[in-house]
Amino acid sequence: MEEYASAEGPNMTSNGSHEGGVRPRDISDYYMEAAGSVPDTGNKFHDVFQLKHVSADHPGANIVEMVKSSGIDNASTHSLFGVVNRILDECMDGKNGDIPNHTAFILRKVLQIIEQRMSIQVDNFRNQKNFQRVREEKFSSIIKVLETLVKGTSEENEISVKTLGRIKGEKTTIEEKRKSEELNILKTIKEKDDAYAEVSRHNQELEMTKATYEKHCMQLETEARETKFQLEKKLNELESELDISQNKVSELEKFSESKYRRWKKKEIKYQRFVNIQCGALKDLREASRFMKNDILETRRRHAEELNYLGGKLNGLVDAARNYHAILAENRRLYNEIQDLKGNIRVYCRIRPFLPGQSRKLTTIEYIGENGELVVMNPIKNGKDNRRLFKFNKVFSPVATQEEVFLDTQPLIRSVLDGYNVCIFAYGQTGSGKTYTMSGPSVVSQEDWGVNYRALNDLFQIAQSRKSSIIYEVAVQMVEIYNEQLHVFLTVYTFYNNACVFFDLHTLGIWSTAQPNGLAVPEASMHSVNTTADVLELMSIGLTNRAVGATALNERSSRSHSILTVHVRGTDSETNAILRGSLHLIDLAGSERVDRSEATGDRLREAQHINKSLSALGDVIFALAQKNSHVPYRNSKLTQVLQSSLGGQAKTLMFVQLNPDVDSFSETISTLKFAERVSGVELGASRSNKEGREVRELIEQVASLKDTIAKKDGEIERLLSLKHSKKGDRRVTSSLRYKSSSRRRHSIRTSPQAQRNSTSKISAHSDKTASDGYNCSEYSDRNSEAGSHQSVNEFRHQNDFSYSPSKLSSKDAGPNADDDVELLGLADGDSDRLSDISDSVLSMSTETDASISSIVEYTLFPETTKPPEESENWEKVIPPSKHPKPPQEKQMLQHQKTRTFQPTRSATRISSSARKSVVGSSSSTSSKLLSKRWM
Ligand SMILES: Nc1ncnc2c1ncn2[C@@H]1O[C@H](COP(=O)(O)OP(=O)(O)OP(=O)(O)O)[C@@H](O)[C@H]1O
Repeated sequence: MEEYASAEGPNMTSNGSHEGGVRPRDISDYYMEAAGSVPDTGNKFHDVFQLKHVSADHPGANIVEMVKSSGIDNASTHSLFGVVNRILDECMDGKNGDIPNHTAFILRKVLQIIEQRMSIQVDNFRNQKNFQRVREEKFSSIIKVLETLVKGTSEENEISVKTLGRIKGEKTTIEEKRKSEELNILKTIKEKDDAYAEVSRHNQELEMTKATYEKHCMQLETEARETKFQLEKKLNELESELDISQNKVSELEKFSESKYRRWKKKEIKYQRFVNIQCGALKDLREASRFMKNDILETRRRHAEELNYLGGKLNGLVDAARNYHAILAENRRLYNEIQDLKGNIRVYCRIRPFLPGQSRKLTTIEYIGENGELVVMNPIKNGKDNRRLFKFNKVFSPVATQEEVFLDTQPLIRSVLDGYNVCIFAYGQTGSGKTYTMSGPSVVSQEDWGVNYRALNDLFQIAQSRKSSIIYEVAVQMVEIYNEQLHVFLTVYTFYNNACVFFDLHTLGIWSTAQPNGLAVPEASMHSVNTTADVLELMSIGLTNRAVGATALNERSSRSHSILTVHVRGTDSETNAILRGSLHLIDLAGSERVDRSEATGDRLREAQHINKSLSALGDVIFALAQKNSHVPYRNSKLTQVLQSSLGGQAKTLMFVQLNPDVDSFSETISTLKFAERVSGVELGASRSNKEGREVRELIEQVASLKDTIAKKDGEIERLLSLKHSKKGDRRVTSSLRYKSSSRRRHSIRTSPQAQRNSTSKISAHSDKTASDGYNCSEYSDRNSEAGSHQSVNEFRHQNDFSYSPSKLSSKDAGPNADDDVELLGLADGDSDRLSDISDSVLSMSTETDASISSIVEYTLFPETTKPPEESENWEKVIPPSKHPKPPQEKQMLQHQKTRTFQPTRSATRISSSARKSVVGSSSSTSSKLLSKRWM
């Protein structure tokens, strides 16, 4: 408290009262009293700042007054700091942070006062220090006196010592005090320095704030000036706009006034007009009533007329409907006529250019909707440059597999109706034959060619008809490679997948005039029930097909592939049998060897291919010319196709064209060939339908065959027994000779026999006879004779060994006489048999069980009871040919021969013939199947 008082200045006493009396109480004193605290010197500077909230209530006006009245000089340091704080707070709270001039003045004043007081305080401290030093000196002199006194008396000494001790204690206390005062002084000095630093910082801030404030003031003044200027300008503008608007308002008022007047006039005018219109409307209403009546009258008349016309139109519609029916009937009749006429259908398909082909100059100029096709050579000029052809249908390069098949589909239906159908693809190499027949791949159904689609369709139709007809389907696949017939498949491939075995032995062609189109009975037959079965079989077959790369086609087919589908349907109501067959033939392509650059094997293949195709051309030419001789025998291909080209089949040929200009000459010759084919007339197609009676007859014949076979076996056994007993070498060797001779003829004709046959058959027999089989020889002879259809059918239904064609001395092959002799029949018997067979087949509807007995009696009159004479007897055997009672001699001869030779020979013939029919390497099931289909 003492120090605080001293810090207040020289005029302040130690208890805080003023030196000259009572210190006038300033406003800060009142605040301090209100706060109930007396500032301590130890933390006075800090506390001053703590008290700012007290000073904050000090009104600013009082401070100014205080400064003006020099009351500030008398204010305490504490309150001065409060003033400074408040001013600074105000400055900080101020919106722009500026310090007004008068505030700065006050601050400076306050700071000056604080500075003065600080210096006074420092002086005070110095004085106090001096005073302390004087005191110390005074005490030390006293101590000296006291020491002297101590030396005088001991009592006094004691007292003096005590006094001295006390004085020493006081001295120590005083020194300590002094030290603490010194420390305080140092502290105060430091605080003073801090205060100075604070003051100078405040001064700097003050200066900066002042400068900012002045700058801001100037800026504000400038802005105010500008704003004032703009406001004045705006005011002027608004005033001028106001003038203009007032003018406009007056103008508008004038205008609306005039308009109002005009509208008034118009209203009067319209009123007059409306009155006139109302009058006119009345007139119109009157007129419309009259017109309405007129219209109603007209409408009534129109309705009457319409009724009348409707009646007429109905008549016309009926007529049109009839017309369509007639048209459909016409179409049907046309087809029937076509069928009857037997023309081969020819569809032409043009292959698109292949992706890798660089030059795309086409020879196809025009494709008509009705089968017209114009081809031309774009790089040649001349009158032969352009040619028109007409076929049943022409498919453009963009035609899909499905579109192509759609036009083929009706033929597939015919197969199930019991017709024989043949579809084959012809064209130069690489023109798309395999693409059309098989398709590029079997994976996608879209790519399927005619083969797969046909079989698929076949199964679907068969399925849809299963309630009335039960169908069985079987397939054969063969190829003609280098003029040799190979089988693609054996039963092993189909029934036992693990044992894949391709029977590629060469085959013989049987009669080409079989009712079921069975041209190659040796080829194994495979029963199929679903399209999947067919796909499996055909993929095996196709992998085995001879294919090679040529300059014209990377995968050129080097063989003619023949897929035959046999269909056998049994009518569940009548038990009638339908037999249809479908030949699907992908011919090898004709090629100019100079273009295909074929050498070695390829060249040989090409030569064979071209030769067989030219043989096909010859056959077509002969058929087109209606020649009596048709050279079917010139190639295996024509032999196989014989029943399709010259028989009663429905035939469709796909002519494949390569549009490339380089193939122009091949295209023209292909088209010429196709044109000739389309002109060929086949015999009327005929359904292979067997009535119940015919089938019964066949069954009886079959049972007869079995009986004969049994007898053969028995005779064979007896003969061997006899030979072993008698050792008759002569008879045996003779028999052996006959047997081997027969075998040679039935299996493979010896060159000598061929020569014989050639000379015997006819002058027009083929010079290029192949390695021929007896059976094909016979078939050719039959076909060329052109009149032995029924005989062949009989032979087909009977055992091969008893074929009447062989027994006929006139038409039989080179060993027919042998056969007759071996059978032990008289010359006349063979004629009779031939006649019987003709008659039997000519009365298919009227035959009955007696036919078999007639046949049996004719063959074995001694062992068989003569048939009862009946109506059928007359039908079967014309009166002129009734079996005459055998003469005694003849009878004896018959008996003799029948006992030994005929049966022996029959055995030989039968076994050899059977060998030629079934083939040695075919499996038993395939044999049975083939028999069933025959
Ligand atoms: N209509 C078509 N659309 C697309 N490509 C086709 C068409 N016809 C044929 N091709 C393609 O042309 C090429 C030859 O076709 P393909 O092998 O069927 O001819 P080819 O007449 O059978 O020949 P070759 O007689 O030499 O066997 C094949 O690559 C085939 O994919």
